[in-house]
Amino acid sequence: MTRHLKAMIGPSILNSDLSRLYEESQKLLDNGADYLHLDVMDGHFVPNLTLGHPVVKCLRNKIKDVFFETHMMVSKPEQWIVPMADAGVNQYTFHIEPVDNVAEVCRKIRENGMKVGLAIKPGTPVSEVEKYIAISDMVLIMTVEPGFGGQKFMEDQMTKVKYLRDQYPLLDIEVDGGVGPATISCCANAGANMIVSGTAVIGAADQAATIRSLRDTVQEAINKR
Ligand SMILES: O=C(CO)[C@H](O)[C@H](O)COP(=O)(O)O
Ligand SMILES: [Co+2]
Repeated sequence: MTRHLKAMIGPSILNSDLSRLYEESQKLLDNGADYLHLDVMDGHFVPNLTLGHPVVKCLRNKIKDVFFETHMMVSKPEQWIVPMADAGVNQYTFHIEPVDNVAEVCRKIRENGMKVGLAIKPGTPVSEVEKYIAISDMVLIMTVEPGFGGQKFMEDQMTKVKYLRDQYPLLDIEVDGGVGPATISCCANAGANMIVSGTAVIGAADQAATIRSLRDTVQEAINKR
């Protein structure tokens, strides 16, 4: 079977009205989101707090058949694998920076039935994550310092995306942070195929048109490659 890369848009609900998490999430899905990117912060790995597995579980009870990715900005990713699997998470994406035994965390994530995503901060060299690509499903190249939505896109991170795309034509590569209509071409041309967009999608006058246009830009770049 030939595998093809697919353009996918996974909005981040971080900057939405979190008192209406379900309604905001459902609206994004009705407007064409391919998956949901749920930002989990522990106030330690990053200087912010968001939501944890009890909230993810409540959302899963209302939204059944949608791919949930949790972006684990936490100091001890191994601690939350079982609770997040139990909450119905499909992909557990964690930062490798604070982890001593990345392979062991990957193994445990799979053992609990989830896909493995590996994330790196802007200051982390791509070589640090490249070592583990064979035991992962996706690499997330952060395009802001993790911790807050609504920050400025860091274009210099595209060298990492380009490098990975050249080396691994079929790898799922995600970008996250400051991505929207103004920066999507940059991400698409560099080779990202999984796009997280928070503020730009949440605040769009026409959410459906924005999501469609982001996906079309990425898919066109994939088709040209
Ligand atoms: O992981 C994140 C921040 O650490 C968020 O996913 C990201 O910032 C998305 O929001 P925006 O598109 O507004 O930058
Ligand atoms: Co994120």
